[in-house]
Amino acid sequence: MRPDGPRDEYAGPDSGPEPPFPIKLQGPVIKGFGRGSKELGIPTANIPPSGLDAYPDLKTGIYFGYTSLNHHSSSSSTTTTNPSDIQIYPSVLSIGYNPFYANSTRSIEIHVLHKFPTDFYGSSLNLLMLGFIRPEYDYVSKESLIEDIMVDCAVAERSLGREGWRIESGGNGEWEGWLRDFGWARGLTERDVERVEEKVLKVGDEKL
Ligand SMILES: Cc1cc2nc3c(=O)[nH]c(=O)nc-3n(C[C@H](O)[C@H](O)[C@H](O)COP(=O)(O)O)c2cc1C
Ligand SMILES: Nc1ncnc2c1ncn2[C@@H]1O[C@H](COP(=O)(O)OP(=O)(O)O)[C@@H](O)[C@H]1O
Ligand SMILES: [Mg+2]
Repeated sequence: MRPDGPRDEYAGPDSGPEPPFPIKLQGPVIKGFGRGSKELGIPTANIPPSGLDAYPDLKTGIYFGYTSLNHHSSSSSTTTTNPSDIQIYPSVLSIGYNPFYANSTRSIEIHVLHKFPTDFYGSSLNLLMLGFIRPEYDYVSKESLIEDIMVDCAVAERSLGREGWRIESGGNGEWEGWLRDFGWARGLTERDVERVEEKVLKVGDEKL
């Protein structure tokens, strides 16, 4: 259960991210349980948890960083957008089992700090994780979970506004270069994304 008491205003050291950050994850936006927007009013773009295989020691919890998205219009395959047209957004995310909902599988759920006019399932997503905010907790009510997520959003915005955390200053352009590169998604089709969704669901069934 969430401990009582006030929350820190910032996460991570003032000087900038420290190892093991930045941690880089990428994948297509896949379907989750549909609770983010419907139950909490906080949509989360879920990506396949398989990217975590490269970080076996990463603990579950709430993290923050930057997200970039490559929306695409073609129905058969993703088109690669000009890197300078790709938008980069501050983000907050949860990695784990959502103790409030007692999920049986680990998920990566990213709330992008930007208002989008539509859903973007199937879009390609790059996630640059820069810091850890807190562990995942169970809550006495849905309202208290929502309240804590709102604090996470404020902590992320504030923390990323510091000099060593701004996208322009990061890694001498390396962060931004990586975020704008969607080469990994070239040729990925809708069918490929469906296969990934099926696999994520199947692994869940096996664990039940
Ligand atoms: C910033 C952030 C913090 C979260 N913290 C918690 C948490 O402490 N405990 C928890 O059970 N779920 C937490 N969640 C996960 C929400 O419960 C989750 O996004 C919701 O169940 C939607 O899941 P869905 O994408 O499968 O619909 C958090 C989500 C976000 C974006
Ligand atoms: N600001 C945002 N951050 C993340 N996802 C968003 C945002 N605005 C719209 N979305 C869309 O909302 C979708 C659904 O979120 P959610 O309710 O969590 O359902 P699901 O359980 O399928 O992930 C995301 O996959 C994404 O396409
Ligand atoms: Mg979601």
